[in-house]
Amino acid sequence: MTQDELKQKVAHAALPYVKDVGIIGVGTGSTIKHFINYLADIKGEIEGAVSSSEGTTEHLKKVGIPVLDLNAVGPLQVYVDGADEINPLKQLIKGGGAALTREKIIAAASEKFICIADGSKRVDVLGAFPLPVEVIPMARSYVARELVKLGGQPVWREGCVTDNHNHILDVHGFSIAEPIALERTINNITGVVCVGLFAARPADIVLVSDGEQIITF
Ligand SMILES: O=C(CO)[C@H](O)[C@H](O)COP(=O)(O)O
Repeated sequence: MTQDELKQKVAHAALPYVKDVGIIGVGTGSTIKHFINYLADIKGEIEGAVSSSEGTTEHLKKVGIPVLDLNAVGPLQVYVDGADEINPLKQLIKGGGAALTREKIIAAASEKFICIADGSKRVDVLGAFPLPVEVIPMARSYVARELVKLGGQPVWREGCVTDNHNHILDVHGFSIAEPIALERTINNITGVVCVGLFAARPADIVLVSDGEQIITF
């Protein structure tokens, strides 16, 4: 199976988790694109979705699923999203698609965060995937220097402007032994909007497609 076929397979496996939940939080990325295509088949059963990015909003609308404002709905029962890396504690690196801030907001506002990914995303220790950090544009160089002091090698994702009109630094060289502590430390740097480390609020259920099987943990 190709990586894309594995993404499609795991996207399909997430469908039972969104049955009868009314309003769903929907993430961003190529795995989620498959998930939205499957949602389209059951759209009569879905009241609406809260979207984590402009790209996802466009896709949801295109398939006929109403997009709702998070401020107008209560806590969400279920949020489904992908990840760039997943450790055994269900802590994640996210933000490869630059949607980390809205993704983190929806994850925080959801009772259950279902993470779906192909098997290549599983790791023992987070950090081989460069850690995305969304920053206020004028703070980019300052934040980069602070990240160097923490042992990282930040690289500006040039040309990328987030949906919130900010910039992204991708931080190489971290082997993240203590994800919650690092998340807190980076959050405390002035000018950081969000770090793509989902550790204090990890996923609740992870579905991974590994060959023919779906592994759930
Ligand atoms: O965090 C994300 C976007 O900001 C995505 O969930 C992550 O990059 C995984 O993407 P894909 O499903 O394309 O592998």
